[in-house]
Amino acid sequence: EGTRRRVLVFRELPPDLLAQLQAQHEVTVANPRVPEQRAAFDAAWPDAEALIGASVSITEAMLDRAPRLRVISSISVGVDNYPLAALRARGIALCHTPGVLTETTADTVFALIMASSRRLVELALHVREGRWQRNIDESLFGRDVHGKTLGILGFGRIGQALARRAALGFNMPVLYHARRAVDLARHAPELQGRVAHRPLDEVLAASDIVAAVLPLTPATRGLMDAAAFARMKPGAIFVNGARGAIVDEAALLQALDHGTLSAAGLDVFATEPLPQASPLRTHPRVTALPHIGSATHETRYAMAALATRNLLQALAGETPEALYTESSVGL
Ligand SMILES: O=C(O)C(=O)[C@@H](O)[C@H](O)[C@H](O)CO
Repeated sequence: EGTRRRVLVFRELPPDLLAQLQAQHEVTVANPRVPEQRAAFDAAWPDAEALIGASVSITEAMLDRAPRLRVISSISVGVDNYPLAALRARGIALCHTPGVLTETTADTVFALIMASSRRLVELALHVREGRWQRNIDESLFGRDVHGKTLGILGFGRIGQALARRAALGFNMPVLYHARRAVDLARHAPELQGRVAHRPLDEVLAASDIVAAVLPLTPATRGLMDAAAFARMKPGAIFVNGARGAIVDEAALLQALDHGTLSAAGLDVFATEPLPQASPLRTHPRVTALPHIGSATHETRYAMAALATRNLLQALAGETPEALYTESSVGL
């Protein structure tokens, strides 16, 4: 019987996983984004030895108020909600959930490519709102996806899974931008000869569709700015399945209204939930989704299960299955 540690769960867990934690540790469940639970979160915070959850930005100032904190287990692959340098300085372990959401997130991004190219949401509303009175004409036509050149920003697990869908399923030439070329023979032999590593400018200029699936870091913040959009092909489509802060949203709107883009598919935004007043919410050529990248029953359970294992392993003094290290993020 190990030492019972104080665990703060800041996002709801499936009951069976919560029970696993409660069997071994003192568990408080409190989501600070739920107003009624805020006080309980603040009360539990100072004594917390371990955290498990997602979608809450943890700051260095908060760490100063949690002197006993030893491990954070994030129910996400992205770690941009955490002050990495401050965690390292305090020897606080950070775990995340890579791999288990790769295929689901690639599905979501490809769905956004399809929806924004073929105007699926707009045309589904056309029918639902009773406006389908006669055969549609070219004013409602979309653009083909098969055979078009896809530019992928970020070529880690999710980027490679997206490339498989595009190159093998839709006969799309794929170009990718990443910090370094991927050893395809080792990591993705099925993509050899079908994808090519290119500088960002070339990917932007040569692609009919550009999809962002890279982590938010100081190097990628604001990557898609006015200059980047201006380099894209006239009529191109931009899809973001990564993080909102990678995009300058004002520049994106400009590119949609006065520039190169014919449409955009967005699952992530600078502010989430997307503010009601945001022009991106109602823009006729934007397909906007509420950050559903990994939001399936199967994958969210798998993420919570991996995060629970990570936490129990860390608190037992073992090496967690998915400890976050600089090299664990995609390329
Ligand atoms: O894993 C990630 O990085 C995601 O973006 C999603 O899968 C998470 O659900 C989201 O981060 C939870 O807030």
